[in-house]
Amino acid sequence: MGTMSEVWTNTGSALASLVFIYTIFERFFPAHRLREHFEPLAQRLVGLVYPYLQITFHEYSGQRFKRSDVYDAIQSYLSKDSSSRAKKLTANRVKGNNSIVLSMDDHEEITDEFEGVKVWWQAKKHQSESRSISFYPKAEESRFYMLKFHRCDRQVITERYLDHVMREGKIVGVKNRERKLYSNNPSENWSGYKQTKWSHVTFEHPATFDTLAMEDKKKEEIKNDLIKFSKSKDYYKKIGKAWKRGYLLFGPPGTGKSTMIAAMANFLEYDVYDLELTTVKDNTELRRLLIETSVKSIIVIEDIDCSLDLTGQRKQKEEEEEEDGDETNPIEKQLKKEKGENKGSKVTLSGLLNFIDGLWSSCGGERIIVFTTNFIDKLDPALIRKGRMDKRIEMSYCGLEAFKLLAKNYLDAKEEDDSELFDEIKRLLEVEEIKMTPADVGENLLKRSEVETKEFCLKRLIEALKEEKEEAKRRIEDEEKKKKEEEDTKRKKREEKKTKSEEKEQNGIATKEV
Ligand SMILES: Nc1ncnc2c1ncn2[C@@H]1O[C@H](COP(=O)(O)OP(=O)(O)OP(=O)(O)O)[C@@H](O)[C@H]1O
Ligand SMILES: [Mg+2]
Repeated sequence: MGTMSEVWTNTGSALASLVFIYTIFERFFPAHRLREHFEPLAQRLVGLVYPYLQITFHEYSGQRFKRSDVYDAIQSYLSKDSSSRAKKLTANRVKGNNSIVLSMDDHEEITDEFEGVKVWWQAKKHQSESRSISFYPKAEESRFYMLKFHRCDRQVITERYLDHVMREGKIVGVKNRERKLYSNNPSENWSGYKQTKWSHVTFEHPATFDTLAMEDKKKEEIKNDLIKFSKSKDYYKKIGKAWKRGYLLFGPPGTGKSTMIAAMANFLEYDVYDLELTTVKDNTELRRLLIETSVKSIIVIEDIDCSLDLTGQRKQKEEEEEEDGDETNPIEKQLKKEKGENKGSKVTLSGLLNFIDGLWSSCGGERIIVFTTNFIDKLDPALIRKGRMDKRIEMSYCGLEAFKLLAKNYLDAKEEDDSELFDEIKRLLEVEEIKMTPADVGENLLKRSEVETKEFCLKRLIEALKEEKEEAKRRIEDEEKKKKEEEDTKRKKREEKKTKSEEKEQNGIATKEV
């Protein structure tokens, strides 16, 4: 027993002495100081014998803890084949995309080969000891990738391999990502650390070029134009133009302008920025919004003729002069004036043109800008001249080809099965030239219940087309009647004016004679 307690006492005092010595040592040679002195030296020594170089890519960079694009690209690049090489994987499901994206887990290592050079990638995690409170989620846990390669391959890696990783990574990233539909917020919401110039929801519009009813030839032309654009990075660089393309979609309501934009976005796998111009206060705000848009995106300005007075000063003045001369109702005039003043937005035509043409559209990569309008004649020619709007697309009433596609998509109906009904519709559309929008045609073809058969829906469309014909006839008659009435009132006014001035003249002569 005595020996046991002796052992305990001796161990205790030995431990106490050790702690004492360590405390004294720490006091005179603090650990971090030691590290500070010895680490560079140690690294130099290691460098002499260790033949590899390492590059670190952090997940967050910059002062604002912005997620690094480079890190994202590397993650995407490595996700491409890490599933077959890494032993530990993490699975992420990209929303809106059914597939699961696998990437290597923390502390995993995989190898890659490029031009015969072997490299090692490691996913690492650094746990900071700081206990500081942070606004950013898990700021004290930082992840990074470490790239290791042989010293003699430095040139290949820095000059070509990293470029290759970025390029490939971005392509994979675009494929995996969840596409978004952005809309701009009023500038009151722009402050704070979480700047929210744009709010977004997942873009899940089902429209594609296959579901879009229009002539095949026109559709193919647009698709080819889009493909050509998306592959012309080098061409645009060569000719010194910003890599962007402007489309102007015009046509009556319900002809598929918005649907076409969705089809374009789905075709190119781009994000969509729906820019509501009426909430943009001035040109500076417009510029700031554009800067925040990402590459591979479609910027949409719908109903451009209604969004703002973009018709320019020239036309406005002309209209004002016309109004003054016209002696319109003063209340109406006042209302119009107030409406103009209350618009609240000072985005001008020239601001918008700069936005399309200028520097701002060239910061970054490919962008498509789409304008839509119901009235092309209302737009200022400067806005729609060639070069600004690279392509004008007219969305028009439903033709035979468009009808056939809708019938196939909505009802699985084919010409050979229902030739009689198809012939009748063909006659109504092509001979009688009845104008109906694809939206209305679709509405009539849509099966609203199980009892509604294919024939029922086709017949309903025929009835609707006939009604439309009658309606159009009535509209024309009404318009002619209205026009005639207006002309009559104008003529009457002119005659009244004339008789009044004649009376005045006669009165004048009479007074003179007196
Ligand atoms: N060409 C088309 N092909 C297929 N569906 C169409 C077409 N045009 C219209 N539609 C259908 O009609 C609906 C309305 O169309 P859309 O909103 O694209 O018209 P729009 O031209 O943008 O009208 P607006 O000028 O009022 O904005 C869509 O939901 C779509 O289902
Ligand atoms: Mg629309």
